[in-house]
Amino acid sequence: MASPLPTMETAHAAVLAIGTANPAKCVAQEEYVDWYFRVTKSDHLVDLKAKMKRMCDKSGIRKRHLCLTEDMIAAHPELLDRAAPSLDARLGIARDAVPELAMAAAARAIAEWGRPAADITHLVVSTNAGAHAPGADARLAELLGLRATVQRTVLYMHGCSAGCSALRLAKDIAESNRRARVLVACAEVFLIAFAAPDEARLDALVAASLFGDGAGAVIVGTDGDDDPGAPVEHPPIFHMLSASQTTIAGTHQRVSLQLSERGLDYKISGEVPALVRAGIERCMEDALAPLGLAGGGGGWNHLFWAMHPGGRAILDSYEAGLRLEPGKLAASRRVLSEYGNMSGAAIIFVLDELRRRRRRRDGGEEEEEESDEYCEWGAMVGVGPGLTIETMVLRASATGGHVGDEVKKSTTA
Ligand SMILES: CC(=O)CC(=O)SCCNC(=O)CCNC(=O)[C@H](O)C(C)(C)COP(=O)(O)OP(=O)(O)OC[C@H]1O[C@@H](n2cnc3c(N)ncnc32)[C@H](O)[C@@H]1OP(=O)(O)O
Repeated sequence: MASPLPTMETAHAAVLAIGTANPAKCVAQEEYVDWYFRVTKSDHLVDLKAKMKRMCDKSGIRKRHLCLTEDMIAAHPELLDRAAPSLDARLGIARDAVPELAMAAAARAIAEWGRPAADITHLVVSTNAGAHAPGADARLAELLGLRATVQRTVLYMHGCSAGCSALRLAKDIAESNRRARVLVACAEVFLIAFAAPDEARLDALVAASLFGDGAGAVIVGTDGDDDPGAPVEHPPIFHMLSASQTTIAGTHQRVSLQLSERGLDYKISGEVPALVRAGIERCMEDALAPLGLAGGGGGWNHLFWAMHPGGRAILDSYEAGLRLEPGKLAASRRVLSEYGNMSGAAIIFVLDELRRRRRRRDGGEEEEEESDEYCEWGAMVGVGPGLTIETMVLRASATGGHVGDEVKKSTTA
């Protein structure tokens, strides 16, 4: 290691609690292609269906949850017709679905946090399924009974890196506002982009093969000097050391999102896995070298990794580009397997999965093959439109944010 590890003298923001939620409807991957072609009335596209089956077979996804129902499609046939305007219908469904899903995740995060919802000072909401004002942030604040003075920010259309962007923003807010407690809620519903399969749009078929719905919520605050008067709350789970964003030059058309009267159009180039593989090490060098945590010739196995599960090929690219040992991305692969790519929300599921594995280890229930993921230092990574790579250096708390059911007094900076 090039220089000493950073000290924790500065009051860094920390993840204090995590909650996740998914819609009740769950589709197994082996049934998904049949379901998708049936509900979109596309069974006659035999070759395209076979291609999607090949994509799904190699996706590493076991099942996914979806808000979209056949009743919704029956009520809005324009969702299947690329020639018909459907944005109003999509936004109309998302107007309720996004805040409700976000609320389910946020309620779990707040319950774990242990303080009343009224103690939340800031709210950051991200979704790719919204173009409303007042939007999902205002509705979520209402549903949770947050104070009228809560400072709200909504991030629309940050793609798959939306969760990382929201956490970066929450870190900045927490570190510059004494006693701030920031609720981050990321909720995604693929119905904003759902469309019938089209031979001319194979990247849309890739998106339909991978995406699922879910919401993740996190409470962020700083953990500073002891203050006997501070409210009791859940101890830090991950300290947030530094955050960075890099746009890879010349890649701005490789992943893009376009809102039109047909809904949200994802463009995902087949070059994305190779671009990620080529660019990730330099990006991590830049993020980690200032903290003395850079890798070197032996790779990056001295860290734990919270990678956004954008697709199996993306996770393979991270693994190859950083020369990671098998098992280092087990948390991301599990989230991909159980939920698909939940776009911005997925990274919060990965943080939750990582801390769950650490708890099991602390409780004596060793994971089968993944003992090396219990490093103290790690990084969160997400790729979004741009091509933009968001990173955050994390330090897992010594207790994994869990000392039995104990809570401790945690103060702000
Ligand atoms: C939205 C955001 O902001 C950020 C994001 O996260 S974007 C989403 C990021 N995800 C991706 O880029 C997709 C990652 N891709 C994958 O995980 C894999 O390619 C996959 C699971 C889709 C397929 O697995 P694979 O190992 O590549 O299998 P492979 O046999 O090569 O491909 C299967 C078929 O899919 C096709 N395919 C794969 N990627 C494709 C792409 N991007 N566009 C069109 N077709 C594609 C292949 O051509 C192949 O077709 P045939 O069987 O007819 O030859």
